[in-house]
Amino acid sequence: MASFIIEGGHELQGEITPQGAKNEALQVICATLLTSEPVRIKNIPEILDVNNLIRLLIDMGVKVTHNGRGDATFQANELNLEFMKSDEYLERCTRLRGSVLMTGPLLARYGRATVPKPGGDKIGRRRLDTHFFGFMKLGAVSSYNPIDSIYEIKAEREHLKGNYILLDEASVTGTANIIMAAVLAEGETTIYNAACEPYVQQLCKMLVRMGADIKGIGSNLLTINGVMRLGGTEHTVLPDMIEIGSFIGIAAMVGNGITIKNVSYENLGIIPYAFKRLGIKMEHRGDDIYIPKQDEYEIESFIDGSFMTLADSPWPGLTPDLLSVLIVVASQAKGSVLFHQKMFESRLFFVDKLIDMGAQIILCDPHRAVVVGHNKQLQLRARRMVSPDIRAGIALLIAALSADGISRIDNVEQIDRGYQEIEQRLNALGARISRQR
Ligand SMILES: CC(=O)N[C@H]1[C@@H](OP(=O)(O)OP(=O)(O)OC[C@H]2O[C@@H](n3ccc(=O)[nH]c3=O)[C@H](O)[C@@H]2O)O[C@H](CO)[C@@H](O)[C@@H]1O
Ligand SMILES: C=C(OP(=O)(O)O)C(=O)O
Repeated sequence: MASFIIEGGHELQGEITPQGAKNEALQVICATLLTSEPVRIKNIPEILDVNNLIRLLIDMGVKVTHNGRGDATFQANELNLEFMKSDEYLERCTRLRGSVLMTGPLLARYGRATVPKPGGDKIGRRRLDTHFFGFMKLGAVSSYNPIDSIYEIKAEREHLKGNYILLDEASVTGTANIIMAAVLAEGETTIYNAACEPYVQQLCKMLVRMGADIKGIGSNLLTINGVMRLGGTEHTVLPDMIEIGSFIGIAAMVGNGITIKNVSYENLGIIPYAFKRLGIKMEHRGDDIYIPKQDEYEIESFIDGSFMTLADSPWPGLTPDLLSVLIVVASQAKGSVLFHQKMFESRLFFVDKLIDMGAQIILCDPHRAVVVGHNKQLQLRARRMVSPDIRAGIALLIAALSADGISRIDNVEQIDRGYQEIEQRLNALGARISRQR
């Protein structure tokens, strides 16, 4: 287990470029299983989850050629499906959430898949019903073994068959999985209440370049006409919007002028607005965001003067993955705000650690926390902490950067799951973070 030792209280300044998006990379890399032809993907983040997924594909027989940093070609022309029965496969799938995204492509192309309960953040119940409901509508049957937590799924006929699918919730990985199954199904599939975030749009655009017929991209109503086969393509992953949000948070808390380069602003949706509601000033320059030093920032109230609430919701609403960062930023704002984490039931527990550092937060219940900002009048205290999940981990790192003294964060592998060489990149801006193994 590795740790970060953070000497807090130093200002950060300069330019930083976001990595490729973790959650898009996991989808598009799995989509390479849909064709026997080469698919080249650029701007792949070199983070633990993505590296683990690529290793899984290699062990399954996918040929992966590295063309340079973050640039690889995948060719799934000879797969060893027996590997799916090995203990090694089962164990390795449980290390990341993204492993579940292999199900749709394997089902579409080979008519079967074995899916151990995937890993990922332990942030509440993370059911897969939406995925399996969709697969069943396309003509697959599934079984679940609760002892080993393994799902088996297979197509009832040689090909899946298109259908009308109304999702019970706009699940991100669920939508991606069903799309990847439907593109090779016979006939028309309609997915209503589909997740429509930029990463799902990117997946659809890549599939269209591979020969798929998908209409409604960017909306919650997708119409897919199945094709017999897909071919190769090239694809570039978007910058990671959660990392961009995390950098905005860092700039607000400890920045002395930070430029976040090439953010793909049109794909950030409501994220900059959420920070602006906390009073953070930023300038949109070309495709960069510049965040000047904030001596203070004041939380807005609603138009009628009532108390600010920030809540997550499916895209184009506010992503749940940024609430932890927004909470830590609010702890140093002027004013108060209620955070409502609607999607996950265990994601707010990390606020205990912020409270221990001196933040004024009332955890009302597992879903809601009220933050009463210090207005930068009271510096957080350095502490020893453990990173419970990726986003709580980065929020604690931001808190530690602003704290008085030396903090230690254990289990930073959680942060490594989603942030590439984070200590080197922040140290280049003036942070003092060292890694201990
Ligand atoms: C690998 C990956 O891409 N992971 C992301 C993906 O996870 P993932 O695809 O696993 O998350 P889902 O979209 O399935 O659902 C997330 C949670 O939100 C709840 N829910 C979802 C939709 C809805 O309309 N109402 C609702 O309450 C679900 O019950 C679940 O508890 O999307 C999540 C939601 O943006 C992000 O936190 C994860 O980072
Ligand atoms: C919850 C997250 O990731 P995962 O779904 O991979 O656990 C996240 O990226 O914030």
